Amino acid sequence: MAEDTGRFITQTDCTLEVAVFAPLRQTFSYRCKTPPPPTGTRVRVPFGRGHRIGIVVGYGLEPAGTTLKDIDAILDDEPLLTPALQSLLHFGASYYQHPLGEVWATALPALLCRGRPLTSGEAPRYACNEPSPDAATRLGPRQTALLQLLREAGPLGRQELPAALRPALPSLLARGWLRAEDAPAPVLDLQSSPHALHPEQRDAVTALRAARDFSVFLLDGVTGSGKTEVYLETARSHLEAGQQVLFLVPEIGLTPQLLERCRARFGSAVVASYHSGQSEAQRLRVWQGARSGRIRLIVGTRSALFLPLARPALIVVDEEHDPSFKQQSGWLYSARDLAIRRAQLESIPIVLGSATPSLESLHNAHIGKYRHLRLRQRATAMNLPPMTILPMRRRLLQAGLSVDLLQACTQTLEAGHQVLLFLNRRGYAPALLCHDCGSALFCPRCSAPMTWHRQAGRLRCHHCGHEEGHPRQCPQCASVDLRPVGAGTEQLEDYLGQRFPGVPVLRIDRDCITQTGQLEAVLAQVHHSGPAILIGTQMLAKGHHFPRVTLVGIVNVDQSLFSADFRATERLAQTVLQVAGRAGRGSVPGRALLQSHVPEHPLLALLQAGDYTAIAQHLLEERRVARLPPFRALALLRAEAHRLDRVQSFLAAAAERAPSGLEISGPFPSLLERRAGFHRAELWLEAARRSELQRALKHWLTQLGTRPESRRVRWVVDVDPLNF
Ligand SMILES: Nc1ncnc2c1ncn2[C@@H]1O[C@H](COP(=O)(O)OP(=O)(O)OP(=O)(O)O)[C@@H](O)[C@H]1O
Ligand SMILES: [Zn+2]
Repeated sequence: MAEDTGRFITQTDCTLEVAVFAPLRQTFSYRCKTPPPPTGTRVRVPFGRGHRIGIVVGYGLEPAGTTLKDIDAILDDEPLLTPALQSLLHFGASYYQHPLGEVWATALPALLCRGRPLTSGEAPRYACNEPSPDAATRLGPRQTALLQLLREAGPLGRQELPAALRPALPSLLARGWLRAEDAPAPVLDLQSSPHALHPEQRDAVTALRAARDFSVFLLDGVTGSGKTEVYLETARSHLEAGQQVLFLVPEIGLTPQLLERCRARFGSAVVASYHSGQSEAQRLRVWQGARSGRIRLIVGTRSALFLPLARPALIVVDEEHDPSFKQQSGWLYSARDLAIRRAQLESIPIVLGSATPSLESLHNAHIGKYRHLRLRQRATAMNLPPMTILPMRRRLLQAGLSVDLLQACTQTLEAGHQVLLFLNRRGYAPALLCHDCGSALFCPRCSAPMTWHRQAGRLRCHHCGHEEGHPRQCPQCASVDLRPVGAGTEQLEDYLGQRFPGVPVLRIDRDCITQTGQLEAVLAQVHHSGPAILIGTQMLAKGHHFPRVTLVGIVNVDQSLFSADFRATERLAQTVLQVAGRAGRGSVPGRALLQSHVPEHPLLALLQAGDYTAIAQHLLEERRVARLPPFRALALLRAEAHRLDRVQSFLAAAAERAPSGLEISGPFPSLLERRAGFHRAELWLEAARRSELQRALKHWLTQLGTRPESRRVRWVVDVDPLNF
């Protein structure tokens, strides 16, 4: 008899419900002749003409009149995940309307999905057995040497043995001369904070340490206010008590400094990172270490949320406002939101931290769902940098930079400091325009112009990856006068290199940082450099500490002010304040300059005051009036196909059959109407509450999937969408 996560299974109801690792909406039933394995166990099952691996997710009775196939094999002696984590995956599949098998496959290391046996993942150490089994046996020279080494040195792991002696291990183990034993648990090396915490930091740590059960904290602290210090001090007390801490960050490549800080504070043997840049074997090792409890603190990206933890005590979500926490393909989950659910299922506290919290989280703090902890001042003596708007209308611009901004650069460099220029546009120019007929060169597969990359000599589409060489002439009028319009980071780099000869100009964007380690190298160069100019996209804005940067220039904000995406202004405010927060973090005060063609825009006045709380209040009020999230629950039904009429008829049919309780609008063309040859459109589905949205979506989608229109389009539901 086996035990389910919640109930006992009897011998008579031994039909297994299996979610196979495939994008299929339903689960499959199999017969199991042996006592049924618990849920969360892997099984191999016959599937189509072959076999698949899947997870036991439930039990049922064998339906009358049908014969089910038998499972091939049970792959595990125990469930891979605890009941709490299993529940999290079931919740995540149903909340985001995604197939359960694929949810499991996203959550597990790839090697486990392919059937790699579950082990503790720890390399054993070898020790001599005393007394030796058969002293009369004659041993070879290698065996004798190995025994002698282990007698003298004590137990050693395979890696610690000289390579020449390793082949002697199997025979000595088989004959009882040696035994394998578990390696001792790695030791914590706890250091307390090098700083005396400020009163607000201390209060936050006290509140966080006191929390034992589920509760959500919003740590809302200005840039450089010492939030990380608060996380680390809270984590320390949990680690001391023998427990584990999960630390989620938006992008691991951008936080080597954080990992370093954790290792220095808690001991490198107990701290690990987990992210998609690691090899499959590395990921499996961390997964096993977290599950066994040997690894005590994990710094990881989205997928780290699903790491099994033997003794979880705290989850930290740093930069909680960052949209990277939402997965953009496959299972469209939000790691931040599921982290909250996980904390609830594990009955532990969770802290969401940011200098610019998302409107959702602020709203939850306002209505008392989250506890609001605030750090209002920078931890160092430096104030937040003042922000000034530079008008661009009728000004002479060079590579998109006004005379005022260039003058400020000169002053900063002459004073021996560094400048950071933020421009969220890769490439040389965002479009090539025909000077005779005015038409832009569009991607043949998307409804967007291609970006000119001058260094590579290529026109590239940033939406679908299509690229081509520089055309000889305008495809519309055959003119040869094609000119780049607008400025990207490449153009800034070119221009500033000429304008400030002898000053290092360092560009940081996805075109020049392509490998892990490259970013660290450039950042190290920044730290050791004298006067320098840094140019960067979003990549540069996140969490970095540049003590010598005293001037931040934000080259252009106007695009976001007039975007059709209702989150654009929230993102703009977050980005501007985060980027500005890179200035003046050392011993010299900093300032931030913001270029705009519409300096009178009300949002810019608020930004200039630098008060995120006021901005958020203003934006929340706008959302409330417009009945948008977080005041309403929203999901999108997106569809795409090569033929626009198919997209339209699918969405129209869907809208017609929509269940009551949902407010439906559309179909609307997507912001990018055509991508990679597909026409795209969407329905907006709204309800007063998320739970209502859930209930309505479930039945409707099952029905939709069976309609003939649904087979002619690619469609997906995006619950709590972040990108449009
Ligand atoms: N109590 C303190 N006294 C002095 N210095 C401190 C204190 N707390 C933190 N610091 C220092 O202030 C700097 C910023 O701290 P930290 O990185 O923790 O801030 P943060 O709020 O996480 O920053 P950001 O949001 O900009 O990433 C660090 O160099 C840190 O060592
Ligand atoms: Zn394209």
